[in-house]
Amino acid sequence: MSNDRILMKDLSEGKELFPIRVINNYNKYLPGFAYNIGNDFSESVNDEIRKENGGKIPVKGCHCEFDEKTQTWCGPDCECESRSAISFDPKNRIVENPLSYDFYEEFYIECGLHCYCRGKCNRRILPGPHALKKLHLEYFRDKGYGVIVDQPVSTGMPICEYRGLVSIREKDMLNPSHYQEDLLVDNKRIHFIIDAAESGNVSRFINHSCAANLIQICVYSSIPSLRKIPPIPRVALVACRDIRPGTELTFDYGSEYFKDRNLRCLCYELCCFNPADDWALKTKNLRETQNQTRSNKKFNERHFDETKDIQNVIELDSDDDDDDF
Ligand SMILES: C[S@@+](CC[C@H](N)C(=O)[O-])C[C@H]1O[C@@H](n2cnc3c(N)ncnc32)[C@H](O)[C@@H]1O
Repeated sequence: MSNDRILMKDLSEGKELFPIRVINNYNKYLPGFAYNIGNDFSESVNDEIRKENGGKIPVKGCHCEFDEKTQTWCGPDCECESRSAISFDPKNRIVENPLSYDFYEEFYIECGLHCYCRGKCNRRILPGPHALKKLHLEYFRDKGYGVIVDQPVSTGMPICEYRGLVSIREKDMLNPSHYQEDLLVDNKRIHFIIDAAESGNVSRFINHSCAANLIQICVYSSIPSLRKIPPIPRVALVACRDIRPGTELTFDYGSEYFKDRNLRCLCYELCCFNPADDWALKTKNLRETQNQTRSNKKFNERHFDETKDIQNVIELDSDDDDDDF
């Protein structure tokens, strides 16, 4: 029986498929924010859409027909697939070379209801309105809350979407929030922000690491067209390593994050780019890291059925997820 102090049985208060426990063995601090399984849109985003598109959100999909021979929808010629920077196979959950994907330059286009396939091809990377199956929040003395995964996750698995208030960044915006994702899209013409300070989901608690186990993928639910503003980007968090239960989930906030907020990074990885003063004392050694990677892979191979469960949640979600732009 664990002695962990549970401050909340479910952070999402029933909004996610599975409860997210909040564990804090140090104090009684509870985060104040609205748990939201969708995105909110600021006036700046609505204005931009109104200005350029007469109030309509532009959506353009693929023209793939069902292939009777292979019993599949979208193949390599799918327009959504061929305009995407990475390939995602919904069955094998493979994102090719996940570590070489550039979040600030590249994107992935999901198929959806506006495509001929109506999204039946399952080329989906955003895990619907619900988060991954087994997660909990845990308080760390130095970094505040973080997210721990309670089941095995294999490389390429989408975990959750970074949700929050979507707006367009003003040029001279000061004091960026600690929960802000920056997306520079359409050749850096538009600078979108997703800010989870006031409302968001479990992903707002995922801490940074310079050797992260998740990558962010910029996802469009429509093919961008040259004349109109780009589709509003969304952010999928996808595993870029095999992850064992009990591990903290992390992604790379980008080199500007710590500089802009005058913070030091406390990941204590060998490759840390903004190390704290006690880095040399606490840093992880290379052999430890390599052994960990190998043992995670072996562990996940032994527990493959459990890792598959996560994909089932994604497929179940995508049946009723049509917030489609
Ligand atoms: C998006 S929030 C993550 C959740 C946060 N720990 C909480 O309790 O709400 C980002 C903030 O967490 C802390 N943080 C996350 N990763 C960190 C790291 N590697 N080093 C130091 N602080 C970190 C910083 O205060 C940062 O501004």
